[in-house]
Amino acid sequence: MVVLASPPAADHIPLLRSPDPGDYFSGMPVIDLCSPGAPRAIADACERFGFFKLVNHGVATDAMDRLESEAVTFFSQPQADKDRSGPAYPFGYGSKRIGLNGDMGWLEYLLLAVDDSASLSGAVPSGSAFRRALNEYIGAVRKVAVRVMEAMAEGLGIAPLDALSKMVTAAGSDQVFRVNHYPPCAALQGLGCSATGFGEHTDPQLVSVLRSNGTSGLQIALQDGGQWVSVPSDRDALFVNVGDSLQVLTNGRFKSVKHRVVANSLKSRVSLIYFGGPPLTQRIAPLPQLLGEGEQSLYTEFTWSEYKKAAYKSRLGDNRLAQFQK
Ligand SMILES: C=C1C[C@]23C[C@@]1(O)CC[C@H]2[C@@]12CC[C@H](O)[C@@](C)(C(=O)O1)[C@H]2[C@@H]3C(=O)O
Ligand SMILES: O=C(O)CCC(=O)C(=O)O
Ligand SMILES: [Fe+2]
Repeated sequence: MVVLASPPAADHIPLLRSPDPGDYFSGMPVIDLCSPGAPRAIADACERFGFFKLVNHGVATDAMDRLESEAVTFFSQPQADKDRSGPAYPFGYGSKRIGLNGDMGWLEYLLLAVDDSASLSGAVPSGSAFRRALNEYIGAVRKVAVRVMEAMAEGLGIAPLDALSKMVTAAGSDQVFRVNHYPPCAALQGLGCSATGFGEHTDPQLVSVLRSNGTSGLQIALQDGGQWVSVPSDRDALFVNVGDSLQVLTNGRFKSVKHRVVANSLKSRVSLIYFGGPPLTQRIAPLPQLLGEGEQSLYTEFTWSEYKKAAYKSRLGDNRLAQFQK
């Protein structure tokens, strides 16, 4: 990462080299969720990259567009009105500060809790068009997450089919939804550097399912060598990434992918992300069906509650799994 002297508009926000066209990820797995080969292709992508693009996913374009448009309306309000939906922790509106330990990014966001029936609590008024759009989209994207996790189990050759997905459908599962808005960072235009939108990190949960408005900025680190590549944006597709807990459940077979967002100098980016986490009491350890003869767990055992607590004490870029590695 290049950290340069910050211009006034991006005070305290680390700068990154601006992506160039050669950074585009040419090997991106694109998976049709309805194709017969999807389970194997999904498992393969999770083993190689911890990341893939999902098409033919079944979430209605209307539902995605409605939520995007409501989010844009929300973020267009005067700052004082948005602040009334804050603070971000535990849930609500936040700006620039990410987490509680000093991380900063060129973004504003809503962090929301999803309940068992895929509807929201807090921050966005119930009965509002925004809340309706959120509930509709979250209901649909959660179903996609469940189908993807069933396909993962099938692709890994393990039974039952819901061995993974039941952790996000169980009563008390810890699901989070996030709406991120990265305004254009015009002050940096032409300087060859960009503001960090969302600094490099892995997601602590099992899976994350992301949809963006078609503005680029998301980058992933390739597993071999850690080179950063830009994910070509596609507003009709969903992007799925493996989180730390799924890496542990598969004893390292699936890779929790490091990713980040580079703010665009010209266009704003809006992203909608569903994070599928298990109930707080869920034990996170390799599934016995996946351990070969004599194969030991690579990790000391923990519960999701323990992992989450440790994660929220860490900085964004920390390797959170390191303390649980044997
Ligand atoms: C710096 C932090 C922000 C984060 C909590 C943490 O302490 C470390 C993990 C971060 C992350 C990344 C994925 C999701 O965006 C998120 C909501 C999560 O569950 O873990 C964020 C946390 C956050 O923004 O509060
Ligand atoms: O906003 C994005 O595109 C990705 C953000 C992200 O990785 C996160 O919120 O965990
Ligand atoms: Fe993330």
